[in-house]
Amino acid sequence: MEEDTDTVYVAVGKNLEKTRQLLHWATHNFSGKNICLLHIHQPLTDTNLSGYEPKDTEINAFQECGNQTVLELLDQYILSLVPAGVQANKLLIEMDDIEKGIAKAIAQHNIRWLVMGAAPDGYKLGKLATQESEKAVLVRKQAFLSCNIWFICKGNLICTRVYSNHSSDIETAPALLVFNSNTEAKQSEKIKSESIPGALKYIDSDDVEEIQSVSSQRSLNSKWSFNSVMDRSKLRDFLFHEDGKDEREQAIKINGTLEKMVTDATSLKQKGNEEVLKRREVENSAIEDETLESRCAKEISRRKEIEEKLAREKQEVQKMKNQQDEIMCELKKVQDQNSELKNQISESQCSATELEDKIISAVDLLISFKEKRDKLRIEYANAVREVKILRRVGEADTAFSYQVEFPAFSFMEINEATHDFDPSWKIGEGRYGSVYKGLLCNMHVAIKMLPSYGCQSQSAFQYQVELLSRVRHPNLLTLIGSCAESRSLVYEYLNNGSLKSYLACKDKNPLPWQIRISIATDICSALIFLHSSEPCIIHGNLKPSKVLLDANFVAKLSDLGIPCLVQQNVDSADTSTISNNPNESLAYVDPESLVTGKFTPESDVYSFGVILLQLLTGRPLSGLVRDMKCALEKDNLKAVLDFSAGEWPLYQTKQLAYLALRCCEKTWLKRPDLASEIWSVLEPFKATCIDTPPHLTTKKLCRAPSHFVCPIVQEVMEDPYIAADGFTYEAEAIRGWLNTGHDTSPMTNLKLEHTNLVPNYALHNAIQEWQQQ
Ligand SMILES: Nc1ncnc2c1ncn2[C@@H]1O[C@H](COP(=O)(O)OP(=O)(O)OP(=O)(O)O)[C@@H](O)[C@H]1O
Repeated sequence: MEEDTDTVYVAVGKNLEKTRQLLHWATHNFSGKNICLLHIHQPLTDTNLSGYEPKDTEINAFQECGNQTVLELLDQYILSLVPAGVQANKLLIEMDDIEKGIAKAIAQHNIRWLVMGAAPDGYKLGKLATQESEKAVLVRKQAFLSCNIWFICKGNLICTRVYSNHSSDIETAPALLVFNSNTEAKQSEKIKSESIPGALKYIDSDDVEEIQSVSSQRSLNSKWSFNSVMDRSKLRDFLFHEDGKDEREQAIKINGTLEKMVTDATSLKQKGNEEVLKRREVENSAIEDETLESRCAKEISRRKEIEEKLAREKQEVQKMKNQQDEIMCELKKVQDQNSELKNQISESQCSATELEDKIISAVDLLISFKEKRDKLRIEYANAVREVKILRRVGEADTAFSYQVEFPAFSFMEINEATHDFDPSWKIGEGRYGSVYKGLLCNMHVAIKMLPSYGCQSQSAFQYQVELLSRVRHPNLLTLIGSCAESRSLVYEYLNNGSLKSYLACKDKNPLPWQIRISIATDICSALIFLHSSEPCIIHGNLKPSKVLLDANFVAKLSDLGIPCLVQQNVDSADTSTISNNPNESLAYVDPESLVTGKFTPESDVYSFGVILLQLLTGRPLSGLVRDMKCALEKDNLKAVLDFSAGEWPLYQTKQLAYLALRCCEKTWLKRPDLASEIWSVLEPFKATCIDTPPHLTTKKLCRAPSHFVCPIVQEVMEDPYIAADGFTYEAEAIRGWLNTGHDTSPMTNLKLEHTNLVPNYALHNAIQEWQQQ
């Protein structure tokens, strides 16, 4: 094998600090050389363990662990050199004996340079020869030829030894250990030892412990012992084969010394054993520590991994939380929108309901406008007729000789219409005569037969009647003809009779408050018209029996001007006797008029007040004013109101009640004005009736639309037909009208272009639908 002159071998142990110092010295002094760490590993054997006999498996495990630990340690040493820019190799020799191991390494690897700790290696290496075979010695000797060894202690060179061929005698000349605490002397001896290979080895007191430890370990390993160094038999030979006495004494002395040394060696051996045990414990604990460290490191890395994983999980959770928050926000927004939409829907529903109500009221308004339109048409027709009459009157030479178109019926016609004044056709009787229902020109009429007494001529009567017939108002009973011969007056027939009959049987057939207000408004309207006429017309006999109701419960005042026709022939005494119920009639008469005998517009206001109180309370006349006063004073209007009429709107009703009381004031000056005070309350009150239509229990009380009513017979049509004038009539009525020779319109009195009739199916269906409601 060639000499490796480029590699410096450093013999390292397990002591970190000392190894560090060795390596530092080696790298510092052999820069540029390759470094190789040499470690002699002592495997565990049964001879290492005094007294303890471990199992093979335990030994194997321990050895494995030890090998691994040593390799790791060497790696650590190599790593510690890396910062200094030194790359090192390792050489591990397994040997029970360190010296043998080193020798083996030097021999096998032809080591040229070796740095090692300051131990008496010269001795160790010399001792080696006694243990080896002849052949091995030769090899070793060859190997030692060029090996230079540097002994280092605490980073300082203690000595160097160079082994050459001639130094083979070192095997037989054991080296001596010299302990010297004097550093200077040590240094000087160092220099000496460098020049004399295999001579002295100086170790300072700090190394004593290590040396002891090493020596005791050697003792334990049974590879080195004092007994083997100094053979007792040889000594004895030496002592007793000498002939001199002095020598014997000296020998005895030496023997004593040796005995003492043996004792010391024994105790040293024991100490060494203990030390070895301690060391093993330390090594074991170190191994455990290292195992623990590696576990710890693994644990730490695992922990780190888990922490990283946890951090990732946390991030995920946070992300999910954020997403959840976003979703919750979205959800809240959607919920808000939902509630907003719900509010909008409910608002829309409310406004839809309002609109529906408005449509209904608009329809009602339309119907009322149509009614008004129809009335105006009738008024227009009447006006046209009156104009014609007036023209003819103007053309006449004398007041009584002119021919007018005002229908004048013969007695025969009246007789025929009343079926010879059949009592079953009689509908009432008052102080001015009997009233019959009749059928004239296919039209239902009411014929009032005035008393025949008096000296008024027929023409004067006719003239008077014609004057009366000119007074026309929707709320005045229309005078449609007369019979001077029989002194009878022909009126339109109103099939709902008088207000009196409704008040009399209010429990049976109560009028709703809406119709009562409408009736009061109609009366007020008629009175305003009469009082504002020129000259002023006073009814003078206003009471419920004079308030007649048509098919639509439109109130019309009857008997206007009758007293004028009969007044001059009937005194007051007679009048009272003729009257059906004088006390009752007197209740409506203005007290002032009773005293003075004169009637004024305020007299009508008084009568109207009493009727109003009756409409509100439905009570009998006696104590009526007193009861209402009392109720209003106690602010307890409900106590006197007639609730068979329904739920009165209290505020407006109270207003009306106060007005009614004022109308009934005994002094006419205290009574309210019809136009400015009463009408202003009644008209808006009537308007509210449209908004709250009455809940009618019978069809009879239900006001039919005016266009459902035939203008001739004043009844809801069953078979409506359109005539040439554009108006619709009940088929039977219009045919009767035309069959009796009329070629004019019953409504306009104008000549009809033709007499053809066309069925009005649309109206027929509408009437049927209304009737089925
Ligand atoms: N045009 C008419 N249509 C329907 N019924 C009528 C008509 N005219 C009168 N009547 C009925 O005839 C009844 C008699 O009326 P009339 O005016 O002759 O007497 P009165 O008013 O009862 O009493 P008085 O005239 O003595 O005060 C009325 O109550 C009413 O029911």
